[in-house]
Amino acid sequence: MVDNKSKTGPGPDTNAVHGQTTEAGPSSSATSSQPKTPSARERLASLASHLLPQGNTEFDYVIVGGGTAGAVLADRLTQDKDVSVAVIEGGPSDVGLDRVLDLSRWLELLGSDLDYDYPTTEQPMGNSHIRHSRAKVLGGCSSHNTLISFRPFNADLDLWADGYGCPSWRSSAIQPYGDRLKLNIVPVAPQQRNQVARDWVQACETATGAPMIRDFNAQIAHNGGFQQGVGFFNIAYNPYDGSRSSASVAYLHPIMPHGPYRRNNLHLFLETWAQRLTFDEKDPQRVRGVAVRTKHGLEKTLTARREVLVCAGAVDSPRLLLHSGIGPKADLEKVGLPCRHDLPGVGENLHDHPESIIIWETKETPPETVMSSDAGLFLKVLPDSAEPFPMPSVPDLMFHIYQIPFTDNTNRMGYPHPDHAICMTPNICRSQARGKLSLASSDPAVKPLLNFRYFEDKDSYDAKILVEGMKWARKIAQQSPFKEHLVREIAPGAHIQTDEDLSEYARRAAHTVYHPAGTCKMGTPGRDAHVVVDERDLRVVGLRGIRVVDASVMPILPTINPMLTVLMVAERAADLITQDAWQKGIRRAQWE
Ligand SMILES: Cc1cc2nc3c(=O)[nH]c(=O)nc-3n(C[C@H](O)[C@H](O)[C@H](O)COP(=O)(O)OP(=O)(O)OC[C@H]3O[C@@H](n4cnc5c(N)ncnc54)[C@H](O)[C@@H]3O)c2cc1C
Repeated sequence: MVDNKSKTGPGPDTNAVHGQTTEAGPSSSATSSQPKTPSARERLASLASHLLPQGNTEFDYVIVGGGTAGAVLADRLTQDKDVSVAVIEGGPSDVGLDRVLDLSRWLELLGSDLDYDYPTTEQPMGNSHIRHSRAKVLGGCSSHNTLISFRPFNADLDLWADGYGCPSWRSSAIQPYGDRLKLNIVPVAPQQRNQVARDWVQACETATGAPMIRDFNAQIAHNGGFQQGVGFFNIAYNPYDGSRSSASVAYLHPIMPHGPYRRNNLHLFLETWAQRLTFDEKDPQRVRGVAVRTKHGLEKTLTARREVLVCAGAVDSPRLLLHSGIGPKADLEKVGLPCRHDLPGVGENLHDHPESIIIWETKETPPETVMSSDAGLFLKVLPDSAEPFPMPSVPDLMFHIYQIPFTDNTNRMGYPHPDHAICMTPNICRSQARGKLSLASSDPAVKPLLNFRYFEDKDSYDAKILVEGMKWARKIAQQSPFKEHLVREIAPGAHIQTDEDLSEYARRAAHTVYHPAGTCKMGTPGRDAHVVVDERDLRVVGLRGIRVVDASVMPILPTINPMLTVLMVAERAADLITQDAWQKGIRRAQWE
């Protein structure tokens, strides 16, 4: 049993440090095109600003979470210099943090001081030891992750539209937002493609018949997707120095105090934790602001003249709503929180891309790589009828290949840790398991309970996909010249052969691709009792002055790694919010 209640985790006591702001003060260099080294005076000003400003606590928009989605909104909304935006971010700035900015060091961040590190509850059918890494730093998980960058398939967005009651998210409307993204997204540079991965790609092609794809995103942009394919990933990075092109680097750095295009209307409250939302004194349905706590325990309320935009991610967005009394009434009362707005869907629909692992010892580890997981394979292994919404011509199984030993789960099961290894990690593109996030306590510092119900889906679809994946992995391992790199299969080992045994191993050794989503699901209000935000505008159903914009709004994860989809959701949200403001301006309507 995993202890979920013992640690206070990401709340104020352990995480928020200075309650500092990095406020963009008045500057003469707002339009300079050259980045400049901060002067001693600027460094002093920056230090002095490491306190919450006493006077300035009212802004047009207050964004909770300067992560992947929050960075996009902060940039897009401050393009209008007359609009003021506050960003409340639990972690520190990533500027100058080499361990964050150097993509190859991503593994150092897992479980570090920059990780909220959420455990799961006991998983009777799966692995109860999975830790969900969530980044506590500007840029959020895009400052933490491997930056594998896939646009969503057309079929993924059309499934949101036709299967999940989100007609305004059809691919024809949403794909153009992929062209706007500011990240530097390129296929892995040839000089960083190591020989094991090159031979693996070739082995996959030979063993499975999946065609080699040279640029996955070009294929998606031109053809809407593909059914099978193998190749090196598109990654958001600078191939010349291996540095990240995260949401923070691409959207925030240029407009931050020391960036070339600093914006005085952007106010960053770093290492500051959003405790709960506050409501209008006269109007209980109108969210007014956010009560925050700094690392040093300073408490303040930031007020939004227009709207609060919750971008705290799939774990912390529903968590914040629940601590504000927005959620399933019975659950709130169970932990002693008064229910302000009964919304049964908050925290429901928790899901992920679960994966398993098959490990081979190798003779050596070639050094060339971007971040040790540079290539992938997509296959279609089960009939369309296996899914509730059939997805013809879309893969249902994805593999990453790790060119390093990734043995956290297999060590615990007693398998050895080789010095050199490759790991194939089959994952489920559209998992059918649905879990729930709930509160363990009314104390906002206590980590929430994450019950993914891994492998509890009724037809064992998820386990069947992984069994197929393990079998394909072994066929791939038999192909020359790839097989010449291998010494022996470490896990699960040659004695595990039947579907039953493969399933048992795959579930016990299961891990996550770190893609939790869906906990503030969007949809058509009234059509589904678990809809949390209205698909038309991302507003929280039944409330005013609040929208949710991040991975939590996805009704179902896209087939592929979701970061670009999150960024596209945020780009569209920025359009919705600004259009709404313009219309109000034209009608001279008040922000009630
Ligand atoms: C290790 C890892 C590897 C991954 N690899 C990939 C990959 O290669 N490709 C891919 O597509 N996806 C990948 N993902 C998933 C992807 O990064 C996420 O789905 C996506 O970044 C989520 O964006 P978000 O805006 O929803 O949340 P986040 O980016 O997590 O942003 C949430 C932000 O809110 C802040 N916050 C939360 N609560 C509060 C609060 N109460 N007060 C103040 N601030 C708060 C957090 O500090 C954080 O900065 C990976 C994720 C991880 C963790």
